[in-house]
Amino acid sequence: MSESLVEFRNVSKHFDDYTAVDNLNLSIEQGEFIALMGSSGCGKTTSLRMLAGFEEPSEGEVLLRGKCINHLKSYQRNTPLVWQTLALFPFLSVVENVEFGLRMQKVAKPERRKRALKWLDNLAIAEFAERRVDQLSGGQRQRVALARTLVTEPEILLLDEPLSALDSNMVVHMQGVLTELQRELGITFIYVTHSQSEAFAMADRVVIMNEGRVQQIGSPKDLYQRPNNHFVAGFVGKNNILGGQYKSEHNGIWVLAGNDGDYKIKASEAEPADRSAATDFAISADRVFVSRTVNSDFDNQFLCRLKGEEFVGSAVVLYLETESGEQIISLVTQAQMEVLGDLKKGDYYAHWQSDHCHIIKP
Ligand SMILES: Nc1ncnc2c1ncn2[C@@H]1O[C@H](COP(=O)(O)OP(=O)(O)OP(=O)(O)O)[C@@H](O)[C@H]1O
Repeated sequence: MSESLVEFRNVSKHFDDYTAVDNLNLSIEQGEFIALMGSSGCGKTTSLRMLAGFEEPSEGEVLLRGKCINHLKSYQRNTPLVWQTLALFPFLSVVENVEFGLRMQKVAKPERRKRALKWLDNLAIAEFAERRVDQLSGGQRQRVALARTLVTEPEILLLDEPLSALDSNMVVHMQGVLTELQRELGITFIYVTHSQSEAFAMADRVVIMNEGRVQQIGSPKDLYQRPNNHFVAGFVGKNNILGGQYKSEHNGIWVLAGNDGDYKIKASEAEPADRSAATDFAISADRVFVSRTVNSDFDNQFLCRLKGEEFVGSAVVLYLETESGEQIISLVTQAQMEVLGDLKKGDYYAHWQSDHCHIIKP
């Protein structure tokens, strides 16, 4: 088996009696774009710092091309690992800041100026080339810092919330720029963010962490369609989590006794070993449809009442309640809303297909 570029093998990090990272196992391949995602304090930055050599693991091994680098200092890892930092030299101009890494690599002046200007152009900040960095906004500085790192074309780039100071339009622009660059240059990106939209828009694989532990690793599509536990189902997208007691199986469809009647779900590879225990499943809000009448095309349908609506751009989130008081959310487009009419009047049905339900671990 070929070895991974980077591997965390049973890595934990304790600060006194607090466990910041708990038994992290992750292999990263050459050229991958990996995002570590999770809420504040879940151990993302600590994991990145262990890879960069700023923290030593308490247990386990960090490997670079199969060799343990636990005891290598950060400066000994600097090639090929580069940590993107926001710190810029205030006494240098923007272009001089971007040239700095190349100067350290002894690249001749005309060549380094040419490369620096190209990166300023790539990041849409060429017009500020001669300005001092203290004359820039926070977002402009963040782009200079990125240009300064990318100009050296490192093999592995470690990025910790690199777009956090940008406004939402610029974040979308920069996501496009970063993904394109990453594919073009084949740099391995390890990217820390708490933002689901950033992680899902750019990464090949996303590592979802909570309280120091990996919850799930997968492509954005996998995580979205097949969350494997309650935490991921609650964290990614908009999921309904429902459950019931196993009753029977017919042609790969399980019947669960729920509070409002039977749920039908497609049994998947994630089938729990114990059928006698209650089974929970996730159904994404955009797979829950709403109509005035029963629709026999769907194998799950429940009578509902509207409890609230939330407008999110061109879509509407409907907060529904079944007869037993079960909460269900449905994401519908404005166009579908127009067909449905005034939902405050009368009853209607929420329905979904068994094969869009995904069993989640207890
Ligand atoms: N040097 C340290 N000493 C003690 N505790 C630490 C230290 N560094 C981090 N921690 C703790 O470890 C936990 C994980 O921190 P980490 O910075 O990895 O989180 P994070 O997921 O990157 O969060 P954020 O998104 O807020 O940056 C936090 O509870 C933090 O307070």
